[in-house]
Amino acid sequence: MAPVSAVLTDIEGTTSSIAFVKETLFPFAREALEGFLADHGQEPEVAACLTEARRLAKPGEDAAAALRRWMAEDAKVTPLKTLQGLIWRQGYLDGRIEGHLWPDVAPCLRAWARAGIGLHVYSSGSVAAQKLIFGHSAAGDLASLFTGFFDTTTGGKREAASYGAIARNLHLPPESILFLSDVAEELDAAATAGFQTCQLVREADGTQPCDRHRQAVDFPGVAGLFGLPLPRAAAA
Ligand SMILES: CSCCC(=O)C(=O)COP(=O)(O)O
Ligand SMILES: [Mg+2]
Repeated sequence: MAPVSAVLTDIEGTTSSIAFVKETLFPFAREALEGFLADHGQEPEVAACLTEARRLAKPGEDAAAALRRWMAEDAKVTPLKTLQGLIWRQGYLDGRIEGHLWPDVAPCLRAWARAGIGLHVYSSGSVAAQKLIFGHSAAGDLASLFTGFFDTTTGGKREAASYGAIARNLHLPPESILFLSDVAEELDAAATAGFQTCQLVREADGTQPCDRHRQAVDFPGVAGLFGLPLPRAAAA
């Protein structure tokens, strides 16, 4: 097993609970959508999302209807993910939303960063949304621990080509990167691209364990399996 020089992590189900995403973030965006489009629909970034939503919509479906349908389907469609990030921004800034992280995550991320392990995110949530959840997390502002942020504009998380593109972007051999996720199909795609993989099996999220990949119940468990440093208190 090659030494791990970088960690690429998923968010929902890995660093953060599925319940937070499905019961806080998604409803927040769903309830604010119409008002947000009415207030900001003319702004270039929002208008570009609406144009792309119209292009991807079903025949006869307008952009708002397509966005509502994708929300109901939890479809990882780029214009929806971009708009959700823009809507959540106000909630994070005025304190209505605080990014959930499992308590084991921040101490390990800090220990790994201190040891020179590169930290990167790959989530279906937009890059802006990734920076918000880590920048306004329950454990403080962790966004600066990460250098790489990748979303659906790099490709789908179940496609091996996406992980190849990420390794090239990071200028790292795939086998030196450890990908963390709760979803077996994402881990399969990363392994096909040559990444090391570990499934986070979070009891509270009801993760379905997959024996094609090594498994850990939390980030210290990941550290133990892959020779990464533990936070000082846990290491003592
Ligand atoms: C950036 S937090 C919101 C996550 C999100 O929108 C989502 O669709 C979950 O995607 P993930 O790839 O983190 O499982
Ligand atoms: Mg996930």
